[in-house]
Amino acid sequence: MTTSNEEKLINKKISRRDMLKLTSIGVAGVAIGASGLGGVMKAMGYDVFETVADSTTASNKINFYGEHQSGIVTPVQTNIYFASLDVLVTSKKELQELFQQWTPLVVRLMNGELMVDVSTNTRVPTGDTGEAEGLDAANLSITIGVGPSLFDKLGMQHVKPAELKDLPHFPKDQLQKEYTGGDLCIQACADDPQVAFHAVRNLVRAASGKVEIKWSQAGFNSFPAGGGTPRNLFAFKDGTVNPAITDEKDLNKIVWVDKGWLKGGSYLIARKVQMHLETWDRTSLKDQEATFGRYRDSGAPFGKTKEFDDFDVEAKDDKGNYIMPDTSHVHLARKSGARVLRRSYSYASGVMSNTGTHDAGLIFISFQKDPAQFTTIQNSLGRMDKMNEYITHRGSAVFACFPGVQKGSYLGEALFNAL
Ligand SMILES: C=CC1=C(C)c2cc3[nH]c(cc4nc(cc5[nH]c(cc1n2)c(C)c5CCC(=O)O)C(CCC(=O)O)=C4C)c(C)c3C=C
Ligand SMILES: [Fe+2]
Repeated sequence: MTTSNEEKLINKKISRRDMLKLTSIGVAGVAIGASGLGGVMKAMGYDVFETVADSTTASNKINFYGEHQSGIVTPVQTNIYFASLDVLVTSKKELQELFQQWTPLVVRLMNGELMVDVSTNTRVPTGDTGEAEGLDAANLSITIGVGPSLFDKLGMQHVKPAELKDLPHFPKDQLQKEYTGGDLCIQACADDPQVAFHAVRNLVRAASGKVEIKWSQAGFNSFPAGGGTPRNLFAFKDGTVNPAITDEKDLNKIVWVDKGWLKGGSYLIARKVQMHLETWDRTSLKDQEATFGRYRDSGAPFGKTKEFDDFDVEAKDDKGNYIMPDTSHVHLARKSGARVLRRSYSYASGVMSNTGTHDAGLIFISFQKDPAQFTTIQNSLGRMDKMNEYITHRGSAVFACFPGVQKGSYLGEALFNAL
């Protein structure tokens, strides 16, 4: 379809039926054609190659441009909306155009702006779905990553990092394909659940015909007044031992990739872990604490009094027993010797239809320079982890999150330069 035809289509009175055609991925693809869809998007206000700057006046704003993407060492927000997507594009060029299109939109969203400037044309769908109107940027961070399957799908195996592969099967895994894998991910975190959801919804909508959602998960963290470590749904402080987000030396050792096109990026691992709350709630406090090797109320490791007190996993009492049980989650995780940056969120998604129990748990997210760091810890937890009695791993995915973007560039440029 030519541009003038597209303009005619936009300017003519559009019936509700036509509108449905324009907004439906599949139908629009057939009725308008892949290139025509771009024209419709443009008519809705998406200026594909515009450069947008970080706002200097927006309140509660995280910057988009920088050495690293936001949402990795950004202070943890209260909410996440995590989406794993599959691509519908069939060429590298279309994939590149997708990231070029998304880049300014991500900046706008993180500025707390609408996806497009307000349009007075009521005959076409609005460029922004509107539910974030009147809300500020809410410290929105958006992190985009690419999964192993993307490289295979689009014939890009020669630039697929050797580290980017599906995780091995772990002994207690009960993974469901509806929460596993994906070609791309969008991690949107914000201090307002609607701002996070709006970001994913609008990025996916702007990429209509190019991507589809494979699975998604909303999550939350509640911080004590005055700050401090949030508690997970087992009521334990979760996130105590983590590299400091200000410790460049540690982050370079643990989080940031230092070679190839992914330099400055990081590997994101997402695990959807169901927590069997009903079983946990029938367990004595003593057994709950032995599960972690930490006291519930203070968060202190066994044998210590304060949350951040250091401990020695090998320390024994005078009877020769480990002070921190050797089947406890923390003992086994620490003993692995590997470190990752954890950035997890709780979820509660209704009821499991087969058991009538809560469908709730942890969307465990970690960042690391090599997924092997995660695998080492998970293998150490293995069959021994006392927490296994209370959890089931249901979903899993790994993504290579792009390095940060400099103004004038776009998300993933280094990958396309390497092709
Ligand atoms: C393979 C990595 C990990 C998975 C999966 C995991 C799941 C998981 N963890 C908790 C709760 C807690 N984890 C804690 C510590 C901790 N966990 C991991 C790794 C995984 N956890 C590490 C590396 C550590 C730190 C170990 C150390 O060196 O001290 C804690 C203790 C407090 C803290 O440090 O955060 C809790 C509590 C749940 C509920 C869960 C899955 C549902
Ligand atoms: Fe843990």
